[in-house]
Order: sequence, then C-alpha cells, then structure tokens
Amino acid sequence: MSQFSSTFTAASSVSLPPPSFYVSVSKRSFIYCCSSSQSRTTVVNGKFDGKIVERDEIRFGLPSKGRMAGDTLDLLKDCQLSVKQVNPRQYVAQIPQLSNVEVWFQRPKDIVRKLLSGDLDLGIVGLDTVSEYGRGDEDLIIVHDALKYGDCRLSLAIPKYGVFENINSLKELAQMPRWTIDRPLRVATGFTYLGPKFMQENGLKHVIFSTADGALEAAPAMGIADAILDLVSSGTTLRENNLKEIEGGVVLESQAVLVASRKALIQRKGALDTTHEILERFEAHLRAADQFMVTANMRGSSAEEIAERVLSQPSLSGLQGPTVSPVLCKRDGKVAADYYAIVICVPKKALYKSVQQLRGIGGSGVLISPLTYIFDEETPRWRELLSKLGL
Ligand SMILES: Nc1ncnc2c1ncn2[C@@H]1O[C@H](COP(=O)(O)OP(=O)(O)OP(=O)(O)O)[C@@H](O)[C@H]1O
Ligand SMILES: O=P(O)(O)OC[C@H]1O[C@H](OP(=O)(O)OP(=O)(O)O)[C@H](O)[C@@H]1O
Ligand SMILES: [Mg+2]
Repeated sequence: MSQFSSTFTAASSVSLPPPSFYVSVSKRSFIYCCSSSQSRTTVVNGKFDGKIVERDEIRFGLPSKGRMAGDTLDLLKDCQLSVKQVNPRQYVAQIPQLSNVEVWFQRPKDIVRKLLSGDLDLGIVGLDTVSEYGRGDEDLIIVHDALKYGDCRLSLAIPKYGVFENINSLKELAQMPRWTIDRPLRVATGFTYLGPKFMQENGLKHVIFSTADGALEAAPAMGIADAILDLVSSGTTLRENNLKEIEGGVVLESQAVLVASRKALIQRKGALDTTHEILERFEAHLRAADQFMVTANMRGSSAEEIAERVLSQPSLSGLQGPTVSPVLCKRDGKVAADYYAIVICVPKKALYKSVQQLRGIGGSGVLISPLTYIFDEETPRWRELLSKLGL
C-alpha cells in the first residue's frame, strides 16, 4: 500500500492519481501520451485536444472482466444486441445488428480514459468509475444513468471497535480531537480523486490518503489506516472485517451507466444515430422488465363503463390507460358484446394487488404474461441527451 501524503491530503489544492501514470507532472497540469491503432493523440489534463481522429466505425467499450462484464453482455443480449466474440481473449468483437459498431473489451477505468482520449466513443461502466476517472470532464455524457445492475455505493467505513466504538456519523468522526496536522485521519481508498474531494467538501481538514488495488477492508486491522473508502453492496465484506458505515459517509450511489464522448456524438458520422438506437433498445427492455401484461374479461354495457370501473382502481391505470375491446358473440342471430376484454400493464411489484382489484370490479379469466419491450413514442433520456448536446 503506497501513501501519497503530499498529493492526496484533502487540504491540498490538487489530488492526482499515482505518478506512474504521467510522463510529466507539475502542480496544476499533467501530460501523458496515449496511443491507439490508428492514432497517437496528445492528452493534456486527461483530455485530447482538437478534432476527433477520423475513422468509419463507432467504438463501443465494454468491461473485459470483473463483475460488470457478464451482466453487460446479458443486458445487450436481452436487447437483441448479441456481441460476437470469437474467444474470451480476443478484445475486439462485433454486434451484427449494429453494423457500424466495433466493440472493444477493456478494463472499466480504461474505458473512461479512452473515452476522454478519443479512442472510444461509447462505453458501459459503473457510475463510480465514470466519476473517479472522468473527474467531471464535460466531454463525458451519461446517456443512460440506470442500467439496473452493478448497484453499489462508495462509502466511508470505520472500525466498530476501539476509539470508533461510539462514532456513528461523519460529523462525529470529523469532530474527534485526535486528528491533527501531525496525526491526520488515515483513509485507504482506490478512489484517489473522489476521496479527497468528498473530505474537502465535508470540511474534514486533517486527512491523509493511501491507496491499494484491493482488499482495502484489511487496512484498519493491519494498522495501515483508520478508515476506508470503498464500494459496498451487500455489506458482507465490511461486516466480516469488523467495519461499519457511518451516517453521511456515502460519497456516491452507483450502478451501470451508458456513457459517451460528447465530441464523438457531435462530430463522428453515425455516432448519434447509433446511440439513439442503443438507448431506445435499453429503455424499451428496462421499462418492460418490471411490468407484466394483464388481460381479463369483464361483463358490462359499454367500453366506457368498463374503463370507468378499471380507472377507479389505483393499481389498474396501465401505462396510458386500459385498452378495452368488445368480446363479440352471436346471440339470437345478432352479434352483441356482453363481455369486454381489457389489457393493461402493471408493475411486477403490484401484481397481486392488481389481480385482487380486477376481481373486485368483476374481472374474470385473468391472464398474466411477461413483457419483452415497451417502446414509447420518444424517450425522455433522448430529449435530455439532445439538450445536453445543445441540439
Ligand atoms: N460489491 C459490488 N457489488 C456490486 N457492484 C460492484 C461491487 N464492487 C464493484 N462493483 C461495480 O463493478 C465495477 C467493477 O468492479 P470490479 O470489482 O469488477 O473491478 P475493479 O475491482 O474495480 O477493477 P480492477 O479489478 O480492474 O481493479 C465497479 O466499478 C462498480 O461499479
Ligand atoms: O458489500 P459487499 O457485497 O461485500 O462488496 C464489497 C466488496 O466488493 C468489492 O470488492 P471485490 O469483490 O471487487 O474485490 P477487489 O477488492 O479485488 O476489487 C469492493 O471493493 C468491496 O471489497
Ligand atoms: Mg473489485
């Protein structure tokens, strides 16, 4: 575990990632070089300057390994975008349904770095990774902020024992008189940008950060740190290492997001159309994933009367209201409608309540089917994206 006392103290004006990262470092700026198969781009302060490098394909970065990799491929598959990878060690792949897209498998942090350097155009990573490695860069645009997997939070944790036994909030931690300039609070984290920023924003003055690549939860018991700032999801790792989260200590709630380079969306031919298609597919699938389609028959005198009854029930309003259609049969030689069929979408979590309400207003023969996609006229996220791009 290495310490970066000079660059990572919360009180200092700059906080930079490990120096090995740079070709040259000065207090306020850094330059490093980043190569790609088709270009060599000079990157200043994490950004590439000027126009994008010409190429025909849209490059889409997906996590090459780790917990995001499998779920990302599953999401794409559920959206009928199957990624054709010849073998798991090959880092380039195709999506047959998107002929102008080239998939590149990369580590999540490298996806963000390569979006900034112009070597990727689109990517899927956790919001934590975008926030840490993107550092608020305006070129990064979150196109979809809730892909519904990779849920976790970046949270500060301290030991349950010893001097921390009665400390349960960030405020109490900050007010402990033991933290001084000579003996600051020692925090172990992989989040060397967000960590100092959070401490500074919360007025913790005497803090020093150290970093390591994993198993940070061991640091307090090893005597290396007083606290850790790391991702938490089930809380098991914290619990097993005798650590606890504290009130006010959550830096960020994270899940998988679709992120794009603003420059690519504006300048690269086809990038915006492709992003629109991917966004629509994601939205349609994710909207459908938490809904069921419910059909039922109901006796009544007219479609309007049936609709009145259905709409009087809070769980039965559907997406835009119920579809009501007559069930026509022949009676005394004439075609008549004694029954009406209704079709509505209901949230999965309200399923049983909806069935009870349907029965309560005379519904019978209730059928429930899963939904695959719900395509709306236009998704709000698409309108938001256009407005972020000034289009
Ligand atoms: N415990 C967790 N539960 C749910 N999601 C998590 C959890 N830990 C991490 N994630 C999400 O998955 C992403 C990738 O985490 P993963 O553990 O696969 O890689 P990593 O440890 O960050 O990367 P590397 O192995 O390259 O250092 C994280 O950025 C975060 O968004
Ligand atoms: O709250 P929990 O469900 O216990 O998950 C939290 C743990 O998951 C992540 O580690 P990971 O398993 O990715 O190992 P790593 O330290 O090698 O990254 C994170 O860094 C925590 O250690
Ligand atoms: Mg991990």
